Amino acid sequence: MKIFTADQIYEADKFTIEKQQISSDVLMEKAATELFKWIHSRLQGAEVTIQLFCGIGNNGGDGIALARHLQEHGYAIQVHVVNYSDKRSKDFLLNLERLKDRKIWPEFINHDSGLPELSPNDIIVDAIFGIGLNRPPESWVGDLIKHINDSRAFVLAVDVPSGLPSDKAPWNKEHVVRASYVLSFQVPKLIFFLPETGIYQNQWELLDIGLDSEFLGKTATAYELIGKPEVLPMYRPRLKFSHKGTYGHAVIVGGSYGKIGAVQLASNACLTVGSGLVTAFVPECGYHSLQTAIPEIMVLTDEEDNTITKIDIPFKPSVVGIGMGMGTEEDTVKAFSALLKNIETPMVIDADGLNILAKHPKFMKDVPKQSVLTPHPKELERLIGEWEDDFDKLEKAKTFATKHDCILLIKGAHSITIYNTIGFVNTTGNPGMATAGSGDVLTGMITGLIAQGYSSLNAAVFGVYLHGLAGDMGVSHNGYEALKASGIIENIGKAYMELLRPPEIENNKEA
Ligand SMILES: NC(=O)C1=CN([C@@H]2O[C@H](COP(=O)(O)OP(=O)(O)OC[C@H]3O[C@@H](n4cnc5c(N)ncnc54)[C@H](O)[C@@H]3O)[C@@H](O)[C@H]2O)[C@H](O)CC1
Ligand SMILES: [K+]
Repeated sequence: MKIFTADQIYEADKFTIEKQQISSDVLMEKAATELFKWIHSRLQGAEVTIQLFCGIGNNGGDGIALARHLQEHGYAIQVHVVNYSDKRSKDFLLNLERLKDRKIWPEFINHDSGLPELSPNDIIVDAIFGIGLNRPPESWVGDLIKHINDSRAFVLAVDVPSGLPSDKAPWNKEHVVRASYVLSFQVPKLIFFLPETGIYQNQWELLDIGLDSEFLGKTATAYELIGKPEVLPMYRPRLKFSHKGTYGHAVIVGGSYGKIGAVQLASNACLTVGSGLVTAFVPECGYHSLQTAIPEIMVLTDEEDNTITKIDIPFKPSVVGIGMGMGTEEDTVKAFSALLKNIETPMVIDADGLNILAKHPKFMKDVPKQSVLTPHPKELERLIGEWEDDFDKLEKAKTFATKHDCILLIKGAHSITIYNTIGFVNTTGNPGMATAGSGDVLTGMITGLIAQGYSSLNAAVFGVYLHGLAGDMGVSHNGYEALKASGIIENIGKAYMELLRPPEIENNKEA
């Protein structure tokens, strides 16, 4: 599903209005009707006070129009107009008149008004600012937002939490509505998925307001949300007349004394995701534990006991996954650099592989094209430098990925795979996966997918989705805390089955 910018949404509005020959207030009315239907289906006329805070732009207009629907259906409402500007939008004014026609008189809040009384039992509708916010809210509006946040009431935000600009971090973290739920129009917004801005909402849902599907379909976007419909076509089915050679020979390089487990996890994940053959390359000290733990893999060892000093692979691997638990000893750096010079197949580079690249930027020119780099935030910072905010981070990541023709997978709650100028935002996974070795499993999975013939980009996008899904299945029985990296591997098979489960079965289950 595409993620549109605010400008693109305004264009979609304009296009829809022209094509359908409608006036703009028809879209606002559709938005308000959908908001009302959502609320009404849950509240069923409950006797709760709904406090609507409405700005003076179109987000506020949505709130005012919603108030009318709520009142018509007997809900107890209080409407507050947050009067932060005299530039009221046309459709806001139209809906304000409609409200007054029904003898509903909003309370106008100005810079010198007191703060309204709110109860934790109220439901608050936040329609102060939408995607049009383009400068910091004045301090009295910020104080009102803080007051809403302090109320402990359920806060339903219209389109976006008020106070969040759509292309930068908020100016003041306290002056952003913390929404219990966001009902957003038609398309997901990038702010829902970034660490700095995603914290302002617990849940979000899209409401269809009838924006033109032709426009949405043909418009290219810089970000895409990756769910089942996006990854399913990437799946490469196993062939009847295939053999283990069909699915490649992956090599996993890493480990040092006390960190052989990282290679074990990566190799096991690589095999479990479907690589035909897997060879692990580790310091001598890892030989016995690996051979014992995973009989299905082959093991090559370095001459040295405790660290990697020379990476000799006596065959042409389909792909190399490297870096987990490897350390950054001088000899290891030399061995890594020599491997980069000799290898042509794409690599999946993680952990200490990334740390070495960050310390020796000149090595980047030897990294095979179409390699996948899988940094967590600290490793990313070492690679691309500091950033101002999450949006700046993404731009810097795109510049880096384009310059080096690599795929940069930024790990996090919503991992984002960057390739050229596009970012693919993952939707699976959970906080239980913030656990030791989870990244080693992901590296192994992506390596195993490339071995089977997935393109590097598809392997990264598909791999991160499947990794998250396996983690979701892992926590479904035991909860977040008890999930271990090996538990993610144990659920890779179930994740494949969940992904491939035909929709008919889903329907039957619901029936
Ligand atoms: N296609 C859709 O998704 C539709 C969305 N709708 C709703 O419209 C808003 C966007 O409306 P807009 O009027 O453009 O912006 P806001 O209501 O967010 O804006 C504020 C308004 O005030 C000005 N402004 C910006 N920042 C400040 C500030 N800090 N202080 C004072 N004033 C400020 C700005 O210039 C705007 O004019 C969208 O989110 C949806 O809720 C439509 O109802 C239907 C179609
Ligand atoms: K809002």
